Amino acid sequence: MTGSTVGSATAARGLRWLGRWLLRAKCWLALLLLTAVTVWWLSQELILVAVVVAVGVSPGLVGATWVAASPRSFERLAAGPWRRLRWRRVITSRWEAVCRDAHLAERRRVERRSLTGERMITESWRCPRLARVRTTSHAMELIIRARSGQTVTELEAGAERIGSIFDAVAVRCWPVSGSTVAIELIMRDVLITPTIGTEPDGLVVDTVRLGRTQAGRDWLLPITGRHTLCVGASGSGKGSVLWGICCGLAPAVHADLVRLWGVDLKAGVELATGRHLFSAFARTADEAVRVLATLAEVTEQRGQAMAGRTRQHRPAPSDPLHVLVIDELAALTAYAPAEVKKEADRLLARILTQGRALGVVVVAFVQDPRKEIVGMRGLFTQTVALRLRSGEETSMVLGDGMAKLAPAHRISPATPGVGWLVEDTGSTDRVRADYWSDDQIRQVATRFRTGVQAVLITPTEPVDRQRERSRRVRTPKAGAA
Ligand SMILES: Nc1ncnc2c1ncn2[C@@H]1O[C@H](COP(=O)(O)OP(=O)(O)OP(=O)(O)O)[C@@H](O)[C@H]1O
Repeated sequence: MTGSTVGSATAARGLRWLGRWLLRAKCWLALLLLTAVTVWWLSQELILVAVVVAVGVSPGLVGATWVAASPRSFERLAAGPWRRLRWRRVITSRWEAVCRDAHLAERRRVERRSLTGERMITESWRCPRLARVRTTSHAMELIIRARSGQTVTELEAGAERIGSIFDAVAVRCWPVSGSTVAIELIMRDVLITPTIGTEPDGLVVDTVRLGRTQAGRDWLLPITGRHTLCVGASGSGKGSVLWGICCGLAPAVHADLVRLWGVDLKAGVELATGRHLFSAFARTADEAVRVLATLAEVTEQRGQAMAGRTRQHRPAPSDPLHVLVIDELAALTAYAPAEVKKEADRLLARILTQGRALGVVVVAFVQDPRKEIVGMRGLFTQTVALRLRSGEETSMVLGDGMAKLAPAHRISPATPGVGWLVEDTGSTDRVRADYWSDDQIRQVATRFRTGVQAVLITPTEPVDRQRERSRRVRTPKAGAA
């Protein structure tokens, strides 16, 4: 960008803000006009009127200059705190009206007798208690305690109505106790702006930071003890999730606390960029079966070693967490030759059923979640739904009834990396993964390259022999005919 382009963009930003400020500050401007007219009428001094006008418009001019020069500091120090104060004031001052509109309040009619013996009926509203309001730069969290006789389910039912009253972008709700819920109103969509992945600066094994949640918090994905399935249509940004995991684990890979095993049957195009992070890497179906067979063997041996000693593997150098990363799972489980598919299904099912506690986990990516494509979908213990093609697909990936609560099929194609997940509490959250460029992936892979290359075993019955066998089985049939 040239200097003049940057200059005009900065000026335009300041002017846009000034325009919005003038529109919002109508009362202030009317007061200013009245004061200026009064000063002119009393003093007939133009200079005094000019001073009054200058003082009156100075907040706008200062704000516009600040926004133009440093939008981030303006947001952090002025706009953000002001907005949060306004949200807090509005919700606390209008709480009773909000409860009534959200059908959470109950009307109570009390009959009394006046001193003269007259019958009087007074009406009052019983509302759930707003126990706490917490605000962040993008969201507002309300802790609400049910009124006597009200259930948590009733409070949850009102969450969406409260969201619509405050024009929230999204609403999340989860129970905090038997009578209290937390409602999170997402007031500004932070996920519209993409963010870039950052080189990991610490050694993590259990969870990796993949990006941001819709409330602007870190999106942390548990890795240990989970098998993860990430589903998304072509171009939905599965690569960001994949590299967020691999690059996030990279320091642990370098320390041999984690070993990555890669399967990429799209000729290795995706995983080859970070090849140095992987202890084993399969580009063909036969290689993939060997990787799976070796990992199944690792699972078997670890199971024997752990039996009677511990029930949960704890990663240690040279006794690492094994993470099998499969890009486009369907290439292995649906589109591979029949005998490869059968063997891969068998081995993968073994790893998925036995591996979790033994420190062998799977992270798989797929475009199509249908059962005939990913038969072992139910064996994955956590799922991430990026942009999907239909409500049925959302239900397949996130669970029945989730198409309404976590509409992954409504994610815009213009926001790759955005997805929905269901948390352990059962509440849903919208997230966006950071984007990883090829150069960044190469840098991380070179800096944290693994020092271990796995020696792959051949499955008990090699795939080639299986093919031969299936050919031999078919031959007499043909001859008989
Ligand atoms: N987190 C992100 N933020 C912004 N843009 C992204 C993000 N992730 C991906 N993109 C953009 O979307 C494009 C497609 O992403 P990606 O290749 O990861 O999709 P995919 O789901 O793996 O698709 P396919 O299944 O066809 O390989 C990328 O080239 C990039 O330009």
